[in-house]
Amino acid sequence: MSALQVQDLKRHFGGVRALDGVSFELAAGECVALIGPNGAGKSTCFACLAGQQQPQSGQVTWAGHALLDLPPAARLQRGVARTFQVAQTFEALTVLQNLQLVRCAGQLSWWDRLDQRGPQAAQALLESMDLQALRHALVADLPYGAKKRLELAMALAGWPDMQDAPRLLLLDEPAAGLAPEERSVMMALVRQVADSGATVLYTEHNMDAVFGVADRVLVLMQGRLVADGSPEAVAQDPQVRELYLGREFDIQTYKA
Ligand SMILES: Nc1ncnc2c1ncn2[C@@H]1O[C@H](COP(=O)(O)OP(=O)(O)OP(=O)(O)O)[C@@H](O)[C@H]1O
Repeated sequence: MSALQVQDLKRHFGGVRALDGVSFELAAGECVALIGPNGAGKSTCFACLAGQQQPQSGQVTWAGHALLDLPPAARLQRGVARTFQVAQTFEALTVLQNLQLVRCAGQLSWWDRLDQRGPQAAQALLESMDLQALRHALVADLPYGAKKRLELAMALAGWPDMQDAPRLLLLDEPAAGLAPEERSVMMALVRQVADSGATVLYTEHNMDAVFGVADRVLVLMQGRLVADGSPEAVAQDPQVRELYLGREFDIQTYKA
């Protein structure tokens, strides 16, 4: 059975149909890219899955549980974590403090000292995201690539500790604003998260971050899913080539 089931999701803003009956499924451990032109509905879809927005209708089931009635924090407890198009971090805190804050969200009282909370778990994440050397740097001073890696680490830090808990990671343009070299570092980290057993859904406009990384590609246009298949099949899809990728698109350019 699929880990994530999205059925007939509809989200309208007045006359704008941001999501116009979107349905798809993800298997556990799959790494899937959701692509499409600006305004296609990708961010709206992520917001409906993670709980920042409520669709007008439809159903979302994750690991056997209906998600749509749960607030974002409860979805996170069920293993649904997300990042945003523009990295959402606490600029006035250090890298380590940002991670500690996520680790103990909802458990801090005013007399607690952040520096004494959850340093071991934060440490492991710092190492896996290559942020160890920057752990005491203020986030405001970080280069953007490090900030994006920190945001990814913060999403992972929010997952429940229970071993074998189902984990869904929603990444809204994880490589946006990064130079090609930083982009491939970031996408290798994303791939690593999926290879460790988490289910990953991400959106991207950089085609190297899509066709060289994803197991499967979903294409959204004007709020409707118009293609769902392997990167090779989607790259050959006449409608997707005509309306988004371009007739000259060659998947070989983007394969590692
Ligand atoms: N809060 C809002 N109020 C009104 N319209 C909105 C709102 N949020 C999104 N929209 C509209 O819904 C449609 C889908 O927007 P969305 O941001 O989901 O697209 P997207 O595929 O993520 O685009 P991009 O690739 O540019 O981030 C667009 O027409 C957008 O203008």
